[in-house]
Amino acid sequence: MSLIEFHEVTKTFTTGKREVIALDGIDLAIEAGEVFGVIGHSGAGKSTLVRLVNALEPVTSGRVLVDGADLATLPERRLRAVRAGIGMVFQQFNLLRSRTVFGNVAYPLKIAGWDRERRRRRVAELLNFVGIADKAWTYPDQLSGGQKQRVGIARALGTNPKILLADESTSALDPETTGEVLRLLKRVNTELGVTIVVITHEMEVVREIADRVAVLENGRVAEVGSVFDVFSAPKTDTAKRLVGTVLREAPEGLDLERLRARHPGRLVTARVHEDGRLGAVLSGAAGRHGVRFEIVYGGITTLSGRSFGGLTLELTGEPSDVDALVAELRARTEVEEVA
Ligand SMILES: Nc1ncnc2c1ncn2[C@@H]1O[C@H](COP(=O)(O)OP(=O)(O)OP(=O)(O)O)[C@@H](O)[C@H]1O
Repeated sequence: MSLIEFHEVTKTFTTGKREVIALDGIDLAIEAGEVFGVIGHSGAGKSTLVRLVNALEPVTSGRVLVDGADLATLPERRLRAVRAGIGMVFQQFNLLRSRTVFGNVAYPLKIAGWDRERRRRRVAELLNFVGIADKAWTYPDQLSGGQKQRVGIARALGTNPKILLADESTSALDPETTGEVLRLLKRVNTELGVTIVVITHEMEVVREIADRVAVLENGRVAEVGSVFDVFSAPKTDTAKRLVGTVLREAPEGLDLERLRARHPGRLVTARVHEDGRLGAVLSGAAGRHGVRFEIVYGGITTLSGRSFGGLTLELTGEPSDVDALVAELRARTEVEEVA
């Protein structure tokens, strides 16, 4: 049994005479302890998917199970218990302006009936964990975006939820602050064991913290798999368009024209893999075949701790020697001619 399961879930909204199919037959399983990313273009159904997990919306058909319980069949009392086990973090932080940081984090605990002393201890613990203990008596308006989101995360963790739903939780932040908040979310996952579902249109977010990812397109799951597999070898056009922005492996358009103008030799793009040892193979083989090479485009990054990327090389030498070198490279990795 997975922690969150979608079985043939459909969700439609009717506004006037128009019917919008927001989710169209979703099958998905999210495991306890993982960080699961959901990506897709605007309107793909990401937010709707999240709203079904904490039963803010009912399904139109199909079943959503959280910890084995079918949300549609639960009586209100048990539904409240399921919701209490799910924290939410929002893009716009949704803090109460009239309350201090302490007051914001304490608020859900008060609603849950915790007494004053227990609230005080828990809030102190949470503010320490997210690194803003010194801001306890500050009001949200005096905080930076990153600090506000730390408060949002502390508030969401108050009652020790098993699941944290983060809907565009870093989309209002600059890149540096995004990194800090992502590292905090990762700690929430690894140190507290909270399962996190991250909804985002920012591929970097998924690349940095998710273990697995689902690509949504028009309310359907276009692709699902480990972040490494989906990002390094996307199968569907939607996934290719989305993750292609993370690392441009091969030159295109104007970049390509400019490269061509400067580099008359044969251009090939070689994929970099964890175990391909491209650099070592290239320098050894080029020497043996008497071919000169220059790296003219590309980049290497890591995905889930594994190297991945592509390098475009200009190869110059006798055509038969260059052929022999390319053949040797092909035995180790994928090599494409640059048109
Ligand atoms: N309450 C609602 N009433 C009517 N239509 C809705 C409602 N909520 C969502 N929709 C529609 O359902 C579809 C999916 O919306 P959803 O917000 O889930 O997409 P999204 O992937 O989260 O998009 P975004 O990234 O823009 O937030 C869209 O066509 C949207 O207009």
